Amino acid sequence: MQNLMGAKRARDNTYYSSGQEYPSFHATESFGPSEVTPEEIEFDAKDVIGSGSFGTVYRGRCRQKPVAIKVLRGIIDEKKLSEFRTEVHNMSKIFHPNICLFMGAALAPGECIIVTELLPKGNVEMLLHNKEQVMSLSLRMRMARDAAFGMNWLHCSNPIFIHRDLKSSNLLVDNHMNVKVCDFGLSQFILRDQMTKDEKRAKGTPLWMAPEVMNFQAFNEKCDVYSFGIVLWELLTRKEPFEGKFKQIAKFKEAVCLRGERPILPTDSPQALTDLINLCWHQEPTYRPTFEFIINSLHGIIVDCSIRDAQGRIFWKTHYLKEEEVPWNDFVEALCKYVGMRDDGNRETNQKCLKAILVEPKKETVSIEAFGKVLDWFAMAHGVTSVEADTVLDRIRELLTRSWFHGDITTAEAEQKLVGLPHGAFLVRFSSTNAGNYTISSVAKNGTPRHQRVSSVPGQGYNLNGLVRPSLPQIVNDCDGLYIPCPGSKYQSLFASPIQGSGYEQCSTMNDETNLMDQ
Ligand SMILES: Nc1ncnc2c1ncn2[C@@H]1O[C@H](COP(=O)(O)OP(=O)(O)OP(=O)(O)O)[C@@H](O)[C@H]1O
Repeated sequence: MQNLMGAKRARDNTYYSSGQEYPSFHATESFGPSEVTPEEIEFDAKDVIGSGSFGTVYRGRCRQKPVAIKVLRGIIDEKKLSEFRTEVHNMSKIFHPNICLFMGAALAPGECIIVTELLPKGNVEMLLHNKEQVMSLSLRMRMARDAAFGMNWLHCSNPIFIHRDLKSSNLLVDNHMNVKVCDFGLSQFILRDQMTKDEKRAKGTPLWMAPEVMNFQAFNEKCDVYSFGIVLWELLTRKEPFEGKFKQIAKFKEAVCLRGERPILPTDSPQALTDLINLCWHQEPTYRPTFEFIINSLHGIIVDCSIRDAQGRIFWKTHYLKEEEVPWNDFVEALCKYVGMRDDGNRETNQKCLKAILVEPKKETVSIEAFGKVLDWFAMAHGVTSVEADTVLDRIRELLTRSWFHGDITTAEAEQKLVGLPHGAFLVRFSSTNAGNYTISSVAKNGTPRHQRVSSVPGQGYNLNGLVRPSLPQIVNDCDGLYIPCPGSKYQSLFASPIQGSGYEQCSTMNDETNLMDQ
């Protein structure tokens, strides 16, 4: 077995491009990731995850642990072996939760193998281009920030670690949608405040490559910031950079390097995000921000993408700028203080109701996305950009008292609840697909379930097929065919005694054709 950290061990300072010496804090040579033996690596040739220029990646096991196994096969010439060594050496230096964990490597006759942690959701590019994958902009920006955390770690190391092939396919995703940077085959170290140059060929992937790299000019870590700008654009648009516009590399180079052409930014994108992208892919590398700056910008952008209500944004930024999930107790205390909640006897019930729609069952935390959605549902229609307790919280309690209101149930769950109920039975729920909207699910005359969208009209109230009313109960009251509240709303248990006027008698007057036993 050869020594995978190179003929000279990782401590050997000749690896650094400058040749300058750095002290090692390793007390012995035995620290660091393992060299594993090929016998310890198990995988089935059918279990391919994907292939890249390096070789094939398999799902397998190493020392019993499920892992990703990257295998370089075929003719392993000096160049390939040197790239493999670079990747192993570089990966063995970096440890961060947003960097794919290097676990070990092996060299067998005709095979170079790298073992890393397995990221089950694949890469960001695949997810972005899979239209069935639901990914809110808020989530995509959190993914961007994860990548930026990983990149910041690389750029803060001493010497600086430049990735050189940052792109959406080199960002891997775990089961919790956390993102980790991978693929260090082209990476290199440079000294702080120094520049480097490619001698023979520009390394990286052209669509993500900084102009100065494409032009064989001197460059530094800001080339990764350019690539990150393109990744941010991909995360914003879910499209391929330049969308196949360029077929020839010469024309592409001319457009990007000479004319400063960049992927087109959608006009309706959040301003702070387009500003950040424009800074990242700036032609002049010194104008590009550091990853620390990028992370700080993304904190604010994530809040802007998650909460549309202006006051809600201010509240979250003031209290939780860097967090997406906060303890309920902390949140409710901060909210009460922020809005100066009056105690008119409903305070406790209001808080219980807010918790019921904001906090997932069995959890005691509030997520930024849930808070943004609740404000969409309860503030938008009223044209108030406000989290004022007196209005929004009272409105939440008022709606939850209605026995026909079932909240966040799915279409399938709504249909299940309506099975066997007569014509006119109905429930109202949040629309899962359209922010701020509701859906009325009811049993039609022919006994089949019917779903109608109620949209929020800022400043006016709610709109059901042209019927505009200031509140949802008024829509329910004035809409034909909604007579029998569907039982089983989970919110009813919040109220100690049956709510007066919460049921039947609040619904629209039945017309002559209505037959309650219409079964
Ligand atoms: N640790 C891992 N867990 C899960 N999937 C992985 C892991 N490492 C790589 N992959 C997936 O395996 C495939 C091949 O990865 P690889 O890094 O070899 O190539 P690439 O990045 O797609 O291409 P290239 O190296 O040519 O730029 C990609 O789809 C990648 O998402």
